[in-house]
Amino acid sequence: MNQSEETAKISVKDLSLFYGDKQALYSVSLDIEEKKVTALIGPSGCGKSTFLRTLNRMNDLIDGVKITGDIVVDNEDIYKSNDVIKLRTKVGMVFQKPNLFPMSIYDNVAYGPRAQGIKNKKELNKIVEESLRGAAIWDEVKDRLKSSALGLSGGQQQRVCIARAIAMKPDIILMDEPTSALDPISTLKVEELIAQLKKEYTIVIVTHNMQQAARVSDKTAFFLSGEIIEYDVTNNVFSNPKDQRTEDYVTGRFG
Ligand SMILES: Nc1ncnc2c1ncn2[C@@H]1O[C@H](COP(=O)(O)OP(=O)(O)OP(=O)(O)O)[C@@H](O)[C@H]1O
Repeated sequence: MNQSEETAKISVKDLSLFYGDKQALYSVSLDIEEKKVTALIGPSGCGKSTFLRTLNRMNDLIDGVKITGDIVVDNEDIYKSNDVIKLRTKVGMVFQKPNLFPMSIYDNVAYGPRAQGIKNKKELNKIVEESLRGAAIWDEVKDRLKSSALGLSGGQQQRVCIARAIAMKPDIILMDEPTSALDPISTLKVEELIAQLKKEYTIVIVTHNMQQAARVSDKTAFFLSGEIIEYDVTNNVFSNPKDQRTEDYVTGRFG
């Protein structure tokens, strides 16, 4: 057994996905390592988001989707188990645009734990504080927890979204272009946060920003037309790509 197999948190084998008749992923295989940041890059429409969504079965919500192949998370084939709620608790997700509910900051973060049946006020207070601290936003919001979350800046809202994901105590956090709607300073804050989060969580991030992939990720997968062209240590993908198509993309010659 080599090292990457030993530490694989998610193991994807021969995964294909069809939207009706249209194939979007072609026999994708890759191992995602635990407590590392894995970046998914590639031109628009190459299947990055589709792939990301297969990891917590979000594509199940779309009519006509057919998936073949295996995704094993912690030794369990997620498409053979029917416990999608448990899966989505374990594999949290942060979207491109902050999508907080129109309620207070506190209630947003407490929403998931409450839905899981946690009612005890002290326990909820603890989860909310720990999650907001974990998302590096506690100091900015601790005096206004009961104010509307929608009154925060976009960058603050995105960190509260991350806190909301953390509150569910996931192992894995999927991020779909989490900074594309943010200004440069908020982007930097979220990137710093990602560097902190990987001490505890396995992170998979879709990004269009090459510098961001190079800055935050340990490994990078380059997708093209629904296939993985290259998957390697990030530094190799950017400095010493093996495939000409990867080189063309990371040097900005196409896409
Ligand atoms: N719900 C859907 N129904 C049908 N086709 C879809 C659906 N979602 C995505 N697709 C198609 O699947 C392919 C992959 O799309 P996907 O959104 O995964 O790409 P992407 O690499 O994330 O693109 P972008 O960078 O623009 O977000 C595209 O051809 C897209 O049109």
